Amino acid sequence: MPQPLATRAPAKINLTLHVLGRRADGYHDLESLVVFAGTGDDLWLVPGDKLALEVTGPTAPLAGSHADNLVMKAARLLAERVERLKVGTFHLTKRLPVAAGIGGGSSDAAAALRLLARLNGLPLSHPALREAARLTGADVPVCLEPRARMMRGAGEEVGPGLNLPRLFALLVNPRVPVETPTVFRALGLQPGQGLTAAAHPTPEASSPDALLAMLREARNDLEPPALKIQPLIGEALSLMRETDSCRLARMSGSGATVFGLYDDCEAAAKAARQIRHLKPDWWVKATSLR
Ligand SMILES: C[C@](O)(CO)[C@H](O)COP(=O)(O)OP(=O)(O)OC[C@H]1O[C@@H](n2ccc(N)nc2=O)[C@H](O)[C@@H]1O
Ligand SMILES: Nc1ncnc2c1ncn2[C@@H]1O[C@H](COP(=O)(O)OP(=O)(O)OP(=O)(O)O)[C@@H](O)[C@H]1O
Repeated sequence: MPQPLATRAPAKINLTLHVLGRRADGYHDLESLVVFAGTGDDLWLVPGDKLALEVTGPTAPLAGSHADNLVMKAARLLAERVERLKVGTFHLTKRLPVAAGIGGGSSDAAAALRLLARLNGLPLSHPALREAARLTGADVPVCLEPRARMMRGAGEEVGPGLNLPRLFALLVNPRVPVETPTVFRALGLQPGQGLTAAAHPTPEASSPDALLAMLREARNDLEPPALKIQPLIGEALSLMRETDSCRLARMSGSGATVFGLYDDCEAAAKAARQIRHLKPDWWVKATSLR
């Protein structure tokens, strides 16, 4: 039996997300500070002759059919670009909420590409890998090497890794799916229409307080349209802002997951208890971000 290869697919959090306009191809130009959580899905690859996928875990039933799974899409796109690519059976343990603004499917797809790169001795900078990532979805390139970075364009421009201070966070999802295209559409921009918004502040790495001050100058432009589509996001934000010593609460990506930032892991864990008590059915996770 060949040795399985394993990797974590961490949740992606957009600490900021500025929409600069809508391109002629319909996609939106973004500027986003992206970080990754200590929580996520797990992916294994057992080398074998055929490409296959098994999905287990608490949110597996919500992740759609195997044929449409982004793990398979990414693997197929890579196999089309690399001759005699060694493949196998992926085993995905799905824990993250689905259609939640934390890039679950994108991070799984990027994890699949990392495992295939390892199995085939390909560097992560290999053009076929980069292209497979980009064609799988807008969030996949930034998830390929999961660490804090600025993401630009429609997601295809990924900046250098940033050494940000570790943040202590609470992630809350009211367990309602929110579809990304619906939220972008609700911005109401026409193809080719630009926005004249304030420039994105430069990510600040000198201390947690400096980073928080920078984050407060920025925003998530998808939050207002998402709140109209799914009012539970507003309720999640309000509950989070009422938890003891919450420093900042904001939505990630296109929602519905919201994150709160705290001074230490005890404060984040206490806030998790407060929200779980009020909303026992919601997904509530204290974690760190970097
Ligand atoms: C909102 C974010 O999660 C922020 O990181 C991403 O921009 C979305 O990334 P994603 O879910 O991987 O997006 P995709 O699956 O590639 O695209 C889904 C749909 O979202 C819209 N979309 C996505 C990315 C982007 N920059 N502009 C868009 O308008 C398009 O309608 C697209 O058809
Ligand atoms: N491995 C996967 N995990 C979750 N969803 C998947 C996966 N593969 C395909 N999907 C499909 O992708 C859609 C988006 O799910 P996902 O959890 O990636 O959204 P998201 O968290 O909003 O992502 P993003 O933040 O990148 O917009 C779902 O409708 C789901 O059926």
